[in-house]
Amino acid sequence: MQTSKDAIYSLPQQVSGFRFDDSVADVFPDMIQRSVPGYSTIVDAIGQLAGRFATEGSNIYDLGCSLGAVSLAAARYVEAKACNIIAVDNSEAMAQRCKRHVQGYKANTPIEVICDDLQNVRIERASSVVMNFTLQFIEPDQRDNIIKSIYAGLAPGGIFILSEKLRHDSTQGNELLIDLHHEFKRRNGYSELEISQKREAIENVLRAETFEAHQTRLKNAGFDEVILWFQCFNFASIVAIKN
Ligand SMILES: C[S@@+](CC[C@H](N)C(=O)[O-])C[C@H]1O[C@@H](n2cnc3c(N)ncnc32)[C@H](O)[C@@H]1O
Ligand SMILES: O=C(O)C(=O)C[C@]1(C(=O)O)C=C[C@@H](O)C=C1
Repeated sequence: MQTSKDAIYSLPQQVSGFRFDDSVADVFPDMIQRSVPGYSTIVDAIGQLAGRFATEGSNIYDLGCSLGAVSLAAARYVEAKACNIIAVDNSEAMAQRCKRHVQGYKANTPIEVICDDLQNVRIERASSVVMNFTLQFIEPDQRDNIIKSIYAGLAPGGIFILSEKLRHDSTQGNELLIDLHHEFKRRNGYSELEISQKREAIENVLRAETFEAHQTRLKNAGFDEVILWFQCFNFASIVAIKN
């Protein structure tokens, strides 16, 4: 895929709330790579997990798929027969580009791209459901119901992979992790202005919770195992298993 450099916050501006619009979709691969520590490692490992847990005839859901990185990783690893990958995003800008992006990809497992709110998509016969940095953008009071319907739609033995930016439960710990993340962004070429304007843009849009809050929600929904399999600074990925 052609990737342009993210310079959205490089000039001083009246910062408005972050949206997944055309300007973000155009630079998204560069933005997420330079903003999320371990992004490529996480995406590839999610593909491996989807492959490992896939069963014949099952569905794999990529909720908040953006340009389809997770769906494409899953398609590379899934060997079970007659599986379907369902990629969902409610941003027109993302879903349109995602459709074009997956079209050229020839794999045994087809990828269907749906432009809709993920809450309108019924989860059924799922071996894996993935939310890779998506739940954090959804209203906190809607999160319990989303996780419950994912649990209900997973087949026994299925997994839910949840990657999120985390808030640490102490002020000191939280500030340290935020500082380390900002240093990561600086090292990836973002200026102080870009870092502070982006922080302002996502402030009321990305509502991070603690690991404990996610763990409690997953356990309450019925998941038997909740495993933190990746963390770098304030970015983490969890795999929850339904036995
Ligand atoms: C940080 S991006 C996800 C990155 C992507 N999963 C990846 O691995 O490259 C978050 C995505 O979630 C989508 N999103 C946010 N709320 C959504 C909702 N309610 N329904 C569907 N998609 C949603 C956004 O449009 C955006 O593309
Ligand atoms: O850029 C940041 O500071 C972030 O929090 C990273 C983050 C994310 O976690 O989704 C925020 C918005 C963009 O989608 C890309 C990355």
